[in-house]
Amino acid sequence: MENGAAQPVIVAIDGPSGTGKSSTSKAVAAQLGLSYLDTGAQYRAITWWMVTSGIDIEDPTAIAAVAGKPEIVSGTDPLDPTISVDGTDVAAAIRTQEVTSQVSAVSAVPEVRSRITELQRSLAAAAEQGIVVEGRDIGTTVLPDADLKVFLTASAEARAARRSGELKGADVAATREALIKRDAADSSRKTSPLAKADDAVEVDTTELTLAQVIECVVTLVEEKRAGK
Ligand SMILES: Nc1ncnc2c1ncn2[C@@H]1O[C@H](COP(=O)(O)OP(=O)(O)O)[C@@H](O)[C@H]1O
Ligand SMILES: Nc1ccn([C@@H]2O[C@H](COP(=O)(O)OP(=O)(O)O)[C@@H](O)[C@H]2O)c(=O)n1
Repeated sequence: MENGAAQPVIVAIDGPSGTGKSSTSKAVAAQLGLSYLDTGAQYRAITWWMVTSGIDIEDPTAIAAVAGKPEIVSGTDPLDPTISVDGTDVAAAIRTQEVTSQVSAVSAVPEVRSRITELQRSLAAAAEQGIVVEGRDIGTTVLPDADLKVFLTASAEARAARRSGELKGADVAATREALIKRDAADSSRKTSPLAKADDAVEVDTTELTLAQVIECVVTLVEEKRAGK
């Protein structure tokens, strides 16, 4: 680094649902003094707005026509990440089953993606120390020049067990089916699908503890910073 001053570091963490992106990214950002952005929360927020505004989720043209309307604001402190729509805190509202089941359809609409991608790039550019951005298309599309790209994976069984644990006793088989369906929709859409960037480091978290995954990513960031 020039004059020993740390340059902002941009870290992209992608992968399917339940692989540990949010927990890992938040902890890595907190440990390294970086900002943190949960891009899934932004897609959930715009989906929440579409649902509560009575927009027909089955109609991509209707979604595209209003994609620019809601004002979505993300707070990027890893110790207190926030998300609001038109000034309303939607942190809890975006986690409902209704939003989860509709988010893939809304996030497949190109006008929604270009709007949210623009927000993500401006938040990354504004992060003075750097940022950990997690999602599905960060390494491939949003921040293709990220300093480090990580692609997290885990077996469908492990991911379903983690998610149903979170949802307090939700049926593991049903959770697994819902996850697989959402992964398939996210991976097969035309505009910036869920995909591993060619230069991403893939980490299979199936047999790792969360602490081990965090340590692995922190080490990768430190190696990048040291120019290795
Ligand atoms: N390596 C791991 N081992 C066990 N549980 C994990 C691991 N990584 C994350 N979890 C747990 O799994 C759940 C989903 O993790 P999360 O970070 O929300 O995943 P994602 O953001 O990829 O959907 C959380 O309850 C989290 O604490
Ligand atoms: N960069 C991103 C992030 C999320 N998404 C969409 O948003 C949904 C919710 O993302 P999320 O990260 O909150 O999902 P979970 O991992 O919490 O299940 C995904 O299923 C995708 O449809 C996306 O299209 N692109």
